[in-house]
Amino acid sequence: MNSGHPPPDIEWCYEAVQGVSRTFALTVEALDEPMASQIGLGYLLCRVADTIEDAGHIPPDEQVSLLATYDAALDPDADGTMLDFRSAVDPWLPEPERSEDWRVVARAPTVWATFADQPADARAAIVPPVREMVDGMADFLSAHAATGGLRLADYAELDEYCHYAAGTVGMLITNLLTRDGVAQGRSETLYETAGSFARLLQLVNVAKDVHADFHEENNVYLPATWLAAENVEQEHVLADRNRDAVGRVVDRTATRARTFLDDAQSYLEAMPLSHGNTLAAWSVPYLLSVGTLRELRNRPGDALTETGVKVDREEVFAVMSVASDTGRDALGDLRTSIEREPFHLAVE
Ligand SMILES: CC(C)=CCC/C(C)=C/CC/C(C)=C/COP(=O)(O)OP(=O)(O)O
Repeated sequence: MNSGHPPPDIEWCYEAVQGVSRTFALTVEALDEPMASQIGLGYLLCRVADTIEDAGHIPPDEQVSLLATYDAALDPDADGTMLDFRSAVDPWLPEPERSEDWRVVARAPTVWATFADQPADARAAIVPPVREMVDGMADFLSAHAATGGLRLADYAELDEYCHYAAGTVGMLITNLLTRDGVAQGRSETLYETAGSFARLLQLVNVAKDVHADFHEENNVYLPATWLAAENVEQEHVLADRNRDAVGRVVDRTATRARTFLDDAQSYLEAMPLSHGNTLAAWSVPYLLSVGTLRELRNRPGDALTETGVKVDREEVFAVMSVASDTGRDALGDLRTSIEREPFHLAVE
């Protein structure tokens, strides 16, 4: 009998990761099995929640209800299924042109069936952080329902947002890496620094994507208090007259992100290379964040334009290449070099 549950499809899931996240596309390519599949599937489960959270066309109370239905499908002790979620989200799937993100939402039952094929210890490492992300996003949406988009009040709220949006992903990765026991000291270092690694990446995204966040998702993550200190209201974050003032808030966000670099490096230095994990997979996003922070220092105002701030493709390739055959002891020197100038120019 056909229950309506689709079969697993790991090939499709791999392609889906390539389509939805530049960061995880590179990371999954740089990992070996089984970590590559497990990180890819864990990320897709997070991405479904993220897409619901960012959906400007769905009213906030409906977004919260969809996240609750999704959570019930993830919860091993609840009756909900991924097909229930698929039915609930069906009326909200953009037609006829679905973006990559919405294709993943539409095929959440395929992602879930593929995930169910993973060993129990991997599933147990992944599900709790994904559910924490889903619950946290629902709380944020409820708290901001009146404005229709996120308007973060102060740095404490931005920090909490970073925890739900990225810190949970850091926990997922750390749970996978430590699942069958690593020395206690090493495990402590990883759990103590994972949140900083996640904050580094998320704050760099907040600093560089102000334009896209506002235009595409109606979200302002730059804290209202930081903007108010520059006499800017969140609704006018992209007004031409505020360009220099908001540029200083972008700069302040980037400065805060830099405070997490040392911890992120400690994470990389302590990370076990078991289960198909590789140093390159995580040193690439780390080193690219250093490059993006350099660009933000040089031109913070560009974060407010459609172009945004990012490192050149040539630098991405140069960083990927060096990361693929570099040991942990070289990370500090690479960081110093990339802080100074684009890496492809340094190695020419
Ligand atoms: C311990 C450890 C390694 C912590 C880091 C956790 C981690 C990788 C969190 C994800 C953060 C993030 C901002 C991803 C990129 O955005 P995106 O996926 O939305 O897509 P983009 O790359 O296309 O912008």
